[in-house]
Amino acid sequence: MMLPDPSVKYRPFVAVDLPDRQWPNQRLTQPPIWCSVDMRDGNQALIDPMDLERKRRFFEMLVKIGFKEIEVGFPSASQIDFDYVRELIDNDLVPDGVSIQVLTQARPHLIERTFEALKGAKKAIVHVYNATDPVFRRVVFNVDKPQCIKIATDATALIKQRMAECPETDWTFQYSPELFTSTELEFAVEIVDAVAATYGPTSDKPMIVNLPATVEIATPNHYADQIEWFCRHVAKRDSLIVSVHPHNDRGTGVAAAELAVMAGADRVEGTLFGNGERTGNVDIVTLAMNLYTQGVHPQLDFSNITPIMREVEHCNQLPVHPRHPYVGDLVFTAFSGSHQDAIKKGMAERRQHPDAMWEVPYLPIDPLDVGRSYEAVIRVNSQSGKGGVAYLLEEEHGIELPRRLSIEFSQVVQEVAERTGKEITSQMIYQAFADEYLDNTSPYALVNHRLSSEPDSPRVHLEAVIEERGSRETIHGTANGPLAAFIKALGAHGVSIEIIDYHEHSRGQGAEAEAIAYVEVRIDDKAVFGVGIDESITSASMKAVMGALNRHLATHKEAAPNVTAETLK
Ligand SMILES: CC(=O)SCCNC(=O)CCNC(=O)[C@H](O)C(C)(C)COP(=O)(O)OP(=O)(O)OC[C@H]1O[C@@H](n2cnc3c(N)ncnc32)[C@H](O)[C@@H]1OP(=O)(O)O
Ligand SMILES: CC(C)C(=O)C(=O)O
Repeated sequence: MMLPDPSVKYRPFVAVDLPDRQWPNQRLTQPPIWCSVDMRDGNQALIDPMDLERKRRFFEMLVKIGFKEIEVGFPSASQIDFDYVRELIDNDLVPDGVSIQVLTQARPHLIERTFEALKGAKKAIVHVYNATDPVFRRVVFNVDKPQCIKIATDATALIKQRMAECPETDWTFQYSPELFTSTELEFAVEIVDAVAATYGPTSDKPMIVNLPATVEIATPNHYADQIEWFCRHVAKRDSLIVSVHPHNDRGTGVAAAELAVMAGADRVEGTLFGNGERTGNVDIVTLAMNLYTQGVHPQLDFSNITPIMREVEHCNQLPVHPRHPYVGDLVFTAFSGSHQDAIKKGMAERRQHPDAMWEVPYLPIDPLDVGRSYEAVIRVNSQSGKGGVAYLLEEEHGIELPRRLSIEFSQVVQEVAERTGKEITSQMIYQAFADEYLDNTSPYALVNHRLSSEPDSPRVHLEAVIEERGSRETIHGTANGPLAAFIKALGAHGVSIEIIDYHEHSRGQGAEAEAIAYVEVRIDDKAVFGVGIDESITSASMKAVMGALNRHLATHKEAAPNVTAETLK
């Protein structure tokens, strides 16, 4: 039996007739006016709305970030919102230059209560809305268009009158035709023109017209078309601040806001990390950081993003997704090998040219710009390669593996990652490294050594005491350097070792400094690596040889099993 096609119950959006649309040619070159609606639209969508303590913390944070317009609540709807607005005003907690904004329905008793809440405010935005969408007009309000306009203009007239009675406050008026996106465009313009005619904004004292995508219904280009069409047709454009208020029902709230600003909007209402009704309001952090990556300062301070994210999580009692753009716990983290390799090389180049433009592969911004550190960038699991392992050993433990050893060791880590199925921390990597290369002290161990040189000769004589299967032996060798002398001494003792490759470097500074030596040796026709760490470079190199010998005896491991000569080049 064929199931009915459920998609037939949905209507596609009708394109705006705007063949000469200009917005696609625009670029974002300055930030819009930002308004945070976290404490109203965000708050009304919370499982547990904010109490006074959480509201206080949120407001203080928004001010610190640099918001100049903050919708602090719906004071006629809830006692907490009312009390909080009073607290802000009575205790003079709103810094100069910051406007508090409050929302009210277009109903007289709610408007009166709103003005009670705002009495004595220094600077306030009164935001009134009514639903203009045809479905709401029919289903929710049962009004025709003129009646709908009357709801808006009556409310506007009352608000204007109350504002005039309190001239001590620097008032701004804001009107939202709710569900602008599904209101007929001609009607949206008609009702806004009527509201503006009632209020009487001027270019010196404009009003805000907020055009909400209360529910996102179409692709973002459609919203941009609607905004451009509206801006071209509305009567008093130069006396209006056109604001957008995108929600995220289709997951394109950020794109919708950006295109709407390109289409002429001056102001954006949204929330931090996109909390809000249903799928949320547009995320202002992403919008701001998107501007930042285009070389435009957003005029909001997200230079230390993690404490902001934690504070928002506390206030909203909702987690921020670990993959949230720019801020999630995992966004500056690469697990996969080829990404790690490219980041490591990009970071190395950056260290050489710290003032160049940001061009590190896979990282759209410098993690330092949002207070993140490089260490978090590379993490290791079974998807990782040698680059990530080598990066963590180098950055966090000062161990700079030679390339061939790094190939071998990454297989040790891969085996642990696959066995555990978990992330391997840098501490675990170091432990695996120590188990594999540093703790190999039996059956052979170096006890001590003494070097002497022949007068007028580059040759050195080495006398070393080694432990061999529990008993001590003294061995002697002479050669052009201490390591060669040690190899000679071992050979004379019946242990035949040939050095294939050798690297050394120091780790740490001053009295704490130590030397690390890496050898690749051939024993019984097998290549094997050893690593030694000691205060003296000679002892480190001899320990490295002993380590290689012990590893060989224990496992007969090759230098790089399963690795072809080609990959080792
Ligand atoms: C898209 C948005 O986010 S808009 C903001 C939404 N936020 C909230 O609603 C949060 C707080 N709201 C509330 O606490 C309450 O809804 C209140 C206090 C505002 C109103 O409460 P009540 O008077 O009990 O009404 P209720 O909650 O049932 O809302 C429906 C009523 O509001 C009317 N209404 C809804 N919006 C508007 C509006 N913008 N202008 C005029 N009337 C409106 C409806 O017609 C309906 O009236 P009716 O009861 O006469 O039919
Ligand atoms: C009140 C309005 C602006 C609103 O929150 C919406 O339409 O989403």
